[in-house]
Amino acid sequence: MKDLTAQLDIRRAGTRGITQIDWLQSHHAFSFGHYQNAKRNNFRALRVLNEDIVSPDQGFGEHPHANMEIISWVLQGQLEHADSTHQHHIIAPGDLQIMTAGQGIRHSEFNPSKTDPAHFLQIWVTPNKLNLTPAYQQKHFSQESRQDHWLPLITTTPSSDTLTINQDLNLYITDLTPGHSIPLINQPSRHTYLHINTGSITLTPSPPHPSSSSSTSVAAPNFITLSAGDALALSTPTQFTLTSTAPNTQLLHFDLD
Ligand SMILES: O=C(Oc1cc(O)cc(O)c1C(=O)O)c1ccc(O)c(O)c1
Repeated sequence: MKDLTAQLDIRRAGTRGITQIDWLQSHHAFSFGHYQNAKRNNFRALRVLNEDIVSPDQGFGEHPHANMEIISWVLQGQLEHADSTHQHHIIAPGDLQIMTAGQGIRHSEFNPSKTDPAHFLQIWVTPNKLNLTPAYQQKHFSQESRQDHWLPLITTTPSSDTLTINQDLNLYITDLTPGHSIPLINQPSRHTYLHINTGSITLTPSPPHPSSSSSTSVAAPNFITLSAGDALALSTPTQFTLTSTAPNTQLLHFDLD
């Protein structure tokens, strides 16, 4: 029996593309800008997942987008958004921002702090319809509501507790206490992309992987460790147990068509 790591599509943080300029460090999970990797162009409708650190008082000046659902989630610091539909907001940790670029929009994203970096995720999802009317959504999800269970942020079924995008995608988040475990389930006919925002976890198959009960003297380990910036892509029905092994562990689970 092959070991667990060899059977899973694990994308280590260090294999991401990098853009490093004077005011920006950006790690690209998928092809972006000068980083082009034919094996990492997208995962289903998930097209971009950049982990960015923007220096104080710097940012992305006004530029256009079209036909993309653009999601921003701040890990540390703040991000100031302005766009051509007259939306102007500052988002901070716990705020989820979604911009439907649709038929075309111009926006800027700046770090408004004079002293602190902004650390955030910029996520692009291909929409299921072209040339939609541009739209902006923002919602706060408290730290307590995210603690030690999967909290839905984006749901395919509209709800007053969540946001919705123009794609068959559910997005869940958790902040895990060290030692706490939660399940990760990829349902039949669905696809999962698990991204480790911060901290680290062990991932154990449920039920346990057959190699762990092997009678050979050198059994392969029945868990793997995933750390900040690592990701796991799943396309078969599977269930795992995720256990936090570090303080400030935060995970995102994309459930995709
Ligand atoms: O800046 C562009 O995309 C971005 C990439 C990031 O990692 C974070 C961001 O906030 C943005 C952004 O859009 O603000 C970008 C994309 C496409 C394009 O034609 C551009 O001129 C800029």
